[in-house]
Amino acid sequence: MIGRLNHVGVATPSIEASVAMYRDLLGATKAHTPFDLPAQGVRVCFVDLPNSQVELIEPLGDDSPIHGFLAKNPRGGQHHVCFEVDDILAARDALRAKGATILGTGEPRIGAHGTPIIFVHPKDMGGVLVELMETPKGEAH
Ligand SMILES: CC[C@H](C(=O)O)C(=O)SCCNC(=O)CCNC(=O)[C@H](O)C(C)(C)COP(=O)(O)OP(=O)(O)OC[C@H]1O[C@@H](n2cnc3c(N)ncnc32)[C@H](O)[C@@H]1OP(=O)(O)O
Ligand SMILES: [Co+2]
Repeated sequence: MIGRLNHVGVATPSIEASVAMYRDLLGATKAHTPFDLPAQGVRVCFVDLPNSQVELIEPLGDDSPIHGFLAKNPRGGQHHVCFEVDDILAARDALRAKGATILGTGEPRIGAHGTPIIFVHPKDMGGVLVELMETPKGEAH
């Protein structure tokens, strides 16, 4: 089931400040243009790495799912990890069959890369919020 690490999600109060920090401290110069995902309650900015990405996420709207996280971690922090899977529905059903809780309605939603995603509750993943993302067609790894 589990595929590539697609990205590490980092919640931040300021994408602009975080892009500068990754650039100035770590030399991460390939930051994409930030964009809003209103349906997911976040503003997103991908920073390219040689073998993956950092996904910087800022709250968007009053109902953003990361308000609670930033209230506990005002300077931001590592929020989730995203792994790719070939078939998001098969992955969801397999996880449910093993007793894991899929967040929200359990129906995949379209994520920041334009493909279906789900989230597994941290309580089922050793305290780590895990996002699963269906590998974009034609990109099987
Ligand atoms: C989708 C666009 C983009 C993409 O890649 O495509 C993104 O990844 S956007 C990412 C933002 N969206 C989400 O995170 C959606 C799924 N997340 C949620 O539904 C919530 O954040 C949830 C349920 C994980 C936590 O909600 P909330 O913080 O409001 O609830 P609690 O404070 O009650 O937390 C419950 C329990 O979970 C622990 N927790 C919360 N956040 C995290 C986290 N990021 N990593 C690990 N654990 C987390 C929290 O400590 C509580 O634990 P407990 O032992 O009960 O105290
Ligand atoms: Co993500």
